[in-house]
Amino acid sequence: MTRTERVIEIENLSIAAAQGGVTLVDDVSLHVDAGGCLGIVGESGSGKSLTLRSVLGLLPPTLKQTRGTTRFQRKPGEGLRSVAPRELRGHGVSMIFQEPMSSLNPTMRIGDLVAAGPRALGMSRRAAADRALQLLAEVGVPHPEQRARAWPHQLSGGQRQRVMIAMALSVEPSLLLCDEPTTALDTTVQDQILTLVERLRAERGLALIFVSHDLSVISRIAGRTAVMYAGRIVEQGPTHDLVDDPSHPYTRALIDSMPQLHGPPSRLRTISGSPPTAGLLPPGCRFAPRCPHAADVCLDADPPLLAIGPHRATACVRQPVTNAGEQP
Ligand SMILES: Nc1ncnc2c1ncn2[C@@H]1O[C@H](COP(=O)(O)OP(=O)(O)OP(=O)(O)O)[C@@H](O)[C@H]1O
Repeated sequence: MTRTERVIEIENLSIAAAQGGVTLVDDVSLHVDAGGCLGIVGESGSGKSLTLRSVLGLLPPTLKQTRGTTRFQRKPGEGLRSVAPRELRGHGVSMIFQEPMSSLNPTMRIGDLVAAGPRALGMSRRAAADRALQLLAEVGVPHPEQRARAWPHQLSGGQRQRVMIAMALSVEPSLLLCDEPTTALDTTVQDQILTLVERLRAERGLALIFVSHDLSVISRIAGRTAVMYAGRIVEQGPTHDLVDDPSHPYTRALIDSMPQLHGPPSRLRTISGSPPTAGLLPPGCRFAPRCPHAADVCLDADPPLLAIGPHRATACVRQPVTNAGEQP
C-alpha cells in the first residue's frame, strides 16, 4: 500500500509543570503529511499552544516535556528520523503567532527583519536584502521597497502578520506551525490571512499545523483535525467527516456552539460547564461532567483514543471500535 509521505510524527507527547508535576498535555500523538494541514481545535486551556510550542522546544522554563518523541523528514523522499525539537528551529520548521509584535523586534526595520533568515542561511547582505523584497511581495505586502524601510509599529496588524509570515518563510521551511495567527484580526483581515496561508501551502507544498479555538477557521483550512480537551486528543480524523458526523460529544458540542457551521445564526449555544482545572481531573472520562450522554461506565476510566475507522479515532466508550489496524 502506498502511503503519503509524512513530514512529522509526534508520539506520546506529555508536558507537565516542572514543579509539582501536574500534567498539562497527556499522551498526544500527531502526524502531518507533506503539503497537508492538521488543525488542532479546542477551548482555551486545552493544551493546543503547548503542544505546538513543544515541536520546537519552545516551552516556558516552568514546564517540561516528560515524554514523547519527534520524527521529522528533512527532505522529500528521505524518510523520517528522530530529532530533538531545538534542532528543527530554522531548519525545516517555522512558527507564526497570534501577536506579531511579540516576534518583530521593534528596533529593526522590516527589510532587515525579513533578511535575517536568509543571512543566517549564508546569503550575502545584498542577496538577503533582495530575497527579503521577494518574500514581502510573495506575502502580499504592497510597495515592498518602501515597506522594507518601515518600522514594525508603522504597519497595520494585518501587514505585521504578513511580515511575520515572510520571516517564517525566509528559512525555507517544509512545515509551518500556526498558533492562532488570525485570532487578533478583524474578520476581513482574518479572511485575507487565511487565503494567504492556503495559497502558500498550495504553491510551496508547505505542510501546516494550525491551532485555533475556532472550528470554522479550522474547517476552512485543515484537511485533518485533532480535537483537544483538557490536555488530551479526544477525536481525530478528516475535518469534513468530523464536522459532518462527529463521534465525540465534545466535538458535537463545539460544532453546536458555532452557528455559522450549521443552523441559523440565532442558534448560538455555549458548552455548559467549564473544562476541569489541570491537576483536578474528574474520575473517569474528563468530559463526563459536561457530557449530555454520560453514563455510569463513563466514570470508570478515561477512555483511550481508539480507531473507529481507517482514518478516524475517538476517545468515547459509546463508539464502536473497529479493527481497522491503521493509525488514523
Ligand atoms: N507557563 C505555564 N505555566 C503553567 N501552566 C501553564 C503555562 N502555560 C500554559 N499553562 C497551562 O497549560 C494548559 C494548556 O495551556 P495552552 O496554552 O496550551 O492552552 P490552549 O489550548 O492553547 O489555550 P489558549 O488558546 O488559551 O492558549 C492550561 O491549563 C494553562 O493554564
